[in-house]
Amino acid sequence: MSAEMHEFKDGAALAEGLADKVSATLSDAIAARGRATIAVSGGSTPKAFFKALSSRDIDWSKVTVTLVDERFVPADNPRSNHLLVADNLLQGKAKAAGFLPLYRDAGSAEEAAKIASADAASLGHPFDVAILGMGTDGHTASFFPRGNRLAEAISAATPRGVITMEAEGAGETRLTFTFASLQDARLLVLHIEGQGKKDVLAAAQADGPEEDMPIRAILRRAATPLDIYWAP
Ligand SMILES: O=C(O)[C@H](O)[C@@H](O)[C@H](O)[C@H](O)COP(=O)(O)O
Repeated sequence: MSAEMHEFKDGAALAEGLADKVSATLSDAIAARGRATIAVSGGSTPKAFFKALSSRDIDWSKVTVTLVDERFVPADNPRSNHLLVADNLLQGKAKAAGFLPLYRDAGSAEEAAKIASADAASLGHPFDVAILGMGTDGHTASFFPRGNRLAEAISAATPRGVITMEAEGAGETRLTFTFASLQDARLLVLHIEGQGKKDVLAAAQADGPEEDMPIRAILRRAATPLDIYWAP
């Protein structure tokens, strides 16, 4: 699949450039369909982008924000992606947006995944925007190398929705949207920073099993051409 690289001089310029693109896409979605959806990633990379996006002048009351993936922890846990998004994106103008959490106070992560899947289905599909990150091991979302449900998560045959994932090094059990849910977002972005991540991307673009570097599933098989946003 084709991918387009957008390079910026530093992280601040990248945050603004990506916020420009995403806010225009959300506004277009609202104009076309009356509402918009965006799934975002956690990690350390997206903070500046979240802050830039939160101040953009769009009709946030018509936007639903959700997460590409989440840890099975409540929203007051410092490792929660919900907390990261609440503190950095759902602020300022973006306070008016709706939020669809993946974590639920259910008996198990499995149960939480079922509830989140049902709620996500009511948003309609595809997502207008999905912003992916990438780890230095080549994971994206919670598609971890050697994850206990990796094959299922990245299979095109697995339906849209949220499933659980456990992997060594991932810490808590994760909740993740499946490949099917993410790969056809109207705007599909890989947001990475630093030479190290660029090198990992180059390795992922080379031949090799998807299971070794699960970002390859997106690079190779996503229906939407990937927009890569990068700064040193
Ligand atoms: O919640 C998470 O941890 C993410 O969904 C994960 O896939 C992340 O995007 C990458 O691990 C990159 O993380 P950094 O931005 O911290 O390098």
